[in-house]
Amino acid sequence: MSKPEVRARARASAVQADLHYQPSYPPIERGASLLLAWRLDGRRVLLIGGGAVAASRLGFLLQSGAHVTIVSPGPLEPSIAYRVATEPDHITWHDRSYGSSEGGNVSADDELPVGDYDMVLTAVDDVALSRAVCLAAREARTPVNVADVPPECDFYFGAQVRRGPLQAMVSTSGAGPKIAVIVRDLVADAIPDNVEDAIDGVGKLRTELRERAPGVGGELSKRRMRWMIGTCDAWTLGEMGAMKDEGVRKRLLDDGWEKNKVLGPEAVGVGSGLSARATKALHGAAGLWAAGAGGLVTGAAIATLATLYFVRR
Ligand SMILES: C[C@@]1(CC(=O)O)C2=NC(=C\c3[nH]c(c(CCC(=O)O)c3CC(=O)O)Cc3[nH]c(c(CC(=O)O)c3CCC(=O)O)/C=C3\N/C(=C\2)[C@@H](CCC(=O)O)[C@]3(C)CC(=O)O)/[C@H]1CCC(=O)O
Ligand SMILES: NC(=O)c1ccc[n+]([C@@H]2O[C@H](COP(=O)([O-])OP(=O)(O)OC[C@H]3O[C@@H](n4cnc5c(N)ncnc54)[C@H](O)[C@@H]3O)[C@@H](O)[C@H]2O)c1
Repeated sequence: MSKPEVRARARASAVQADLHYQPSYPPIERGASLLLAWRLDGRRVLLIGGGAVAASRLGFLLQSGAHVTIVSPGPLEPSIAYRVATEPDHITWHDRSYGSSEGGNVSADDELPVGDYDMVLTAVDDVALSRAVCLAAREARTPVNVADVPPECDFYFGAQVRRGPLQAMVSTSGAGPKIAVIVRDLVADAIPDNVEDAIDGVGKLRTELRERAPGVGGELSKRRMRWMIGTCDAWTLGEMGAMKDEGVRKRLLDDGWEKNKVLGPEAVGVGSGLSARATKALHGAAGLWAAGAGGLVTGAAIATLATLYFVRR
């Protein structure tokens, strides 16, 4: 055997050995969507339609800071008309139909081409127009959602809950939108009232920690993360609201961070005296919230996966 042949045989047997190795990783379940929090601040979105569904889309888009171009003949759904009047810097309304039609064929040819936008949404009761818009958007590689037509959606809207900066979305990967609504309501009920205070307090603590120990990456970043995780684990959500107090944060940073120690609430004069773990167990929803604000997103994802599992059975 020549040297290259020996090497090739050795490579092949190494690959074989790898294939026979069965690690205990969970199997991949296809059919899910990639859940993301899409940053649309200052981005351009084209919204075609001016009815109830467009109104719901518009509310979410404005919350995300997008600039929305609405194309729809009036009269608009009342809440859209109100936003058009009161949000002139964030909305441009074109009082007309979108697209053109020749010889009975609807086309997405328009003075406002879909490729000029970062996202395109249609919410119209016009199947041919929606399909034409979807094709044009895909040609231009602009993500598109056609309300209620899954094959023409690059992403779905889910059922959402918002509490200030906290956002959770439930999707059933298109299988049962009503179930998404039901699970969303369960998730909303499970979120403690004081979660906004906790996020506010922890957010301020993180900002001040970064001011004291600035920089990205490296050992410092790892140490900062370990300290934040340890601190959040040592406090209940209810107790974390006390971090809104500047004095509490200063004690945590001076006596904790600077001395390389994680301090519980009692150590800085806050709390019930119960250990964080015991209090969290009493609160019931411990697992979902244990990792603090960062874990909230994970919590939503867990809820979603649970939904997926439920729907598939
Ligand atoms: C969650 C929510 C978000 C939103 O739209 O903002 C949303 N649908 C909501 C409600 C809802 N929609 C429908 C019902 C009646 C019950 C029923 O039909 O089951 C209810 C229940 C109700 O109204 O309570 C009818 C419906 N919807 C779709 C089809 C077509 C099909 O499935 O083939 C049909 C049948 C039409 C027909 O029969 O003709 C398709 C989609 N609807 C989606 C999202 C996406 C998948 C979401 C996921 O991942 O699960 C997806 C794929 C595309 C999209 O539109 O993005 C919103 C809740 C808002 C809230 O309250 O927060
Ligand atoms: N995902 C959901 O939750 C959900 C719920 C209900 C309905 N839908 C679907 O969403 C679509 C819209 O529903 P709706 O209740 O808002 O309908 P709607 O009839 O209230 O509104 C349709 C809007 O589209 C406008 N329009 C029609 N043709 C147009 C064109 N060529 N260019 C621009 N605008 C045009 C109309 O002027 C109107 O403002 C429907 O197809 C419906 O099946 C989705």
